[in-house]
Amino acid sequence: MALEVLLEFFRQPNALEDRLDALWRAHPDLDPRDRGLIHEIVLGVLRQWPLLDAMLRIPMNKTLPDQQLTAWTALRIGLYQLHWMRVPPHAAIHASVELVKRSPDQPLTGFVNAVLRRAAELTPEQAWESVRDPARRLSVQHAHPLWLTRRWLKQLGEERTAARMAANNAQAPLTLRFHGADDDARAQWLAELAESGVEARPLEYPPEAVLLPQGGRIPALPGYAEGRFAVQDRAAMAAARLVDPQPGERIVDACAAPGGKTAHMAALSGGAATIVALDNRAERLQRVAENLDRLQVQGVEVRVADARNADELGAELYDRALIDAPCSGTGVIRRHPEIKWRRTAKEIAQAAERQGEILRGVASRVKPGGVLVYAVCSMEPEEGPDQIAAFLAENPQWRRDEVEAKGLGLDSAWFNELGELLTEPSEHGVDGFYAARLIRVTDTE
Ligand SMILES: C[S@@+](CC[C@H](N)C(=O)[O-])C[C@H]1O[C@@H](n2cnc3c(N)ncnc32)[C@H](O)[C@@H]1O
Repeated sequence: MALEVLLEFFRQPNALEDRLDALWRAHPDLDPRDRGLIHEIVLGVLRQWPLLDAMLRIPMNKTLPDQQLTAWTALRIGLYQLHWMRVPPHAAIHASVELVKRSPDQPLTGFVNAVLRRAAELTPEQAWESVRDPARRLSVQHAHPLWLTRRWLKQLGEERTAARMAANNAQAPLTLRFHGADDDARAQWLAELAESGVEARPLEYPPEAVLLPQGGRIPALPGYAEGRFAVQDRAAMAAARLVDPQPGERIVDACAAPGGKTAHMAALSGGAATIVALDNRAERLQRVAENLDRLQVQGVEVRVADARNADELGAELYDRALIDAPCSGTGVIRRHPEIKWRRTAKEIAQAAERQGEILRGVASRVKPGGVLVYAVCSMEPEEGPDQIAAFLAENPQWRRDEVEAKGLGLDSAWFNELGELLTEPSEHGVDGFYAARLIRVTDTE
């Protein structure tokens, strides 16, 4: 199954999560351990892809054409298992050889066997240590595309680029957001987790965050069906906390699907704010409805709207707005390694343009004195700090709001001197995220 998913990806890079979800649905009886194994192989191969290829080329005595995709993919799976999963060599090599034997690349069975045997003796360093050019070396060592490596090198220098890339290739922590405002209910849920043998560590920032050090199958955890928690990274939790929804207010979540932050805002307001959740893709709004349903969030108005178009946002002005804008996603590569292979430099510019349009559209529907939070799970300046700087330069009726991080339940280390949230997986251990909290000045200011 891992081979099939990877073959599809190498033929036509796709959104992996949707593909894996479809696989789990098609095989509901799959043993959770097998599922974990498939997941790890697929994500791991995509994390290390060109490094795997560079290592595999060392012992090859003839070139293996790209078209022999099954042989290549079986080799990548084998080498990943050998070096990153510590699968015993005979088992890893045997599994890959069997895959090739039963495929159109069957004549290459002996070749795959011989290459893997020799690659088992190599270290990853041998694939990149003699590469002189820093961008090329880092790009092989940490398996990132050359254009992205060059972009980050220019912005960050060698050390920080290497740290970012290494963090992108590390396993991301699994954090849950307790869905509720009641400390007693949270303590009771933590006790239930402990009773069922699940180690769960409550975190300080934000207080609803809980770390599951061992990972685990989410729907099997106590409280899942009752909607007592959702899976969410802590940096993503910061967005709703920055909005700081208050009871009685009207709040728009302009890019809402699949509804993670809508539900969080509902919880933070104690269910007493009126939330309007919009997305321009009807099929994704179905996911919002499902998530809100499981988390037992009621009273949210969910509808299709293009947030670039102020008319579609409704006639009334809102007290607060959240824009969790569509973006390149470079801040979540550690969770979605395929992002680094799917994006192009051009897409970053296109995303920034669309974000600017959404920002202008939504800003026009916020009351004087109202708050707007703009967030992206990207670490690209054009999508974050530059976007907001340009918006503020053009819109004097808006300014950055002062953020008192601790008062909002957030870690002050996540914020820069302008009060913007700018997280880096390598430094903060959370996803790469940008968020700014803006306020629309009142007419008398
Ligand atoms: C980063 S995701 C939002 C994630 C969501 N806030 C959550 O926490 O679960 C961005 C969303 O923006 C939506 N989107 C893209 N362009 C849009 C537009 N012009 N108007 C409204 N929504 C848009 C996408 O369909 C996508 O669902």
